[in-house]
Amino acid sequence: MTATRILVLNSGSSSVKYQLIDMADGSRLATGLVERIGEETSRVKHGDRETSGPIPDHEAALRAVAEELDTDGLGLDSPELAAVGHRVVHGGLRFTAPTVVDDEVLEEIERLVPVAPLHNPANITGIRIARALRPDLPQVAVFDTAFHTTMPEYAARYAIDVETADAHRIRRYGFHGTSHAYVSRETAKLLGKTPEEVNVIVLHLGNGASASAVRGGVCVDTSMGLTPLEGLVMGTRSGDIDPAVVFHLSRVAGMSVDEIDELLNKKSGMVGLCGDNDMREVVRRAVEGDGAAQLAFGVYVHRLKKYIGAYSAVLGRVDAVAFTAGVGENSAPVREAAIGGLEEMGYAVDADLNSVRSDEPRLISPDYARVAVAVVPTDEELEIAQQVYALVRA
Ligand SMILES: Nc1ncnc2c1ncn2[C@@H]1O[C@H](COP(=O)(O)OP(=O)(O)O)[C@@H](O)[C@H]1O
Ligand SMILES: CC(=O)OP(=O)(O)O
Ligand SMILES: [Mg+2]
Repeated sequence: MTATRILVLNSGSSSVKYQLIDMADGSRLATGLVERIGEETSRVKHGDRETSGPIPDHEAALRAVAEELDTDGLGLDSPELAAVGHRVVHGGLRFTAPTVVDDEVLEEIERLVPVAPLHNPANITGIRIARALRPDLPQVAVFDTAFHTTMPEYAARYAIDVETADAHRIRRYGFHGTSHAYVSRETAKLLGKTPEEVNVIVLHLGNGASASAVRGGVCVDTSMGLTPLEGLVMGTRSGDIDPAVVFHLSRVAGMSVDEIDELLNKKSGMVGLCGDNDMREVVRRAVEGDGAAQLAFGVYVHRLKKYIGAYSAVLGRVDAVAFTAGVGENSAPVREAAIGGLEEMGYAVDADLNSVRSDEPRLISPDYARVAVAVVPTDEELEIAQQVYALVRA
């Protein structure tokens, strides 16, 4: 029997998404999600089965995933399993392609924890647990940063002293690369073109959020930087701020570096502005006239618009802008507000098309618009599975 199944673990800062995919026919044998890890009521959703209860950390979450798979006879001991694919958020300068994890690779991923403190530890836990359960199986890391390694040096560099930057590997890496790669290709497909023929702005708007400019299938700029903190306004992260805010908080407010880190990563963004990080809740409150929610929505959309403008300039010619991830795929008000007012630049959204709910890639711009506006569901797990399968089969 040839092993054709890939288990994909996508560990986020507070969730684990997973899929078991049979690459022989593309069938999804299991799909699930553990969310609100570390909160009082975590939720495990495995296909149609749903349970809730406390899941204190990623280790417990991954053990719950293994149990769910076991219950269905699809556990890690299955001989049909070819490999486990792990989303790893930060790959630094070294990892530009999917990589089989050995002790030395794991050490390097660990060394990158300071630049992805919310993510790499969870990814490492996933690798450790899967490896302990099936030591003989290839564990393959697929890096969020990989797709962005094509950025030109002038987009990747910060304008700070070169020696200092180089000594500490300070540069813009970019994240969500698996999603930006997948969605930019799917957008080309939706337009009936090859990736090489089109320039696309991808807006990955989940809990973490980032934009990218993709020219002919190649990433030329992205909004996240050294860490996943830069750029767009996110659920709990500030995105772009004047770096002097940090000095000010230290010198004038007397905060420690760790406190400032926590403030900007976990208590800012939509949560900081209005107390809610779920866009559904923010929009509901804003519609009811809640001032804080209206302001938070305004700040979120204003930042998004600025990046659409910036990447229109970077690309020169834009064929499509694609909305993806939790907010991008589901929030018609965000899409409408972000594109509204950009008609002179060739962007427009058709209200009826925008209000359609669907899991399929689709256009939401009117025929006359010069630039296609699209909603393209991301599929990081499928993209990871394909990259992993290509590697282990080779
Ligand atoms: N129906 C919806 N309408 C608006 N926003 C939604 C909807 N469903 C999910 N979201 C938003 O998507 C976010 C999660 O997106 P997701 O891509 O799953 O994020 P992550 O992978 O970072 O956990 C939620 O926090 C919420 O703000
Ligand atoms: C890199 C990043 O921000 O990932 P996520 O959106 O899963 O938190
Ligand atoms: Mg995500």
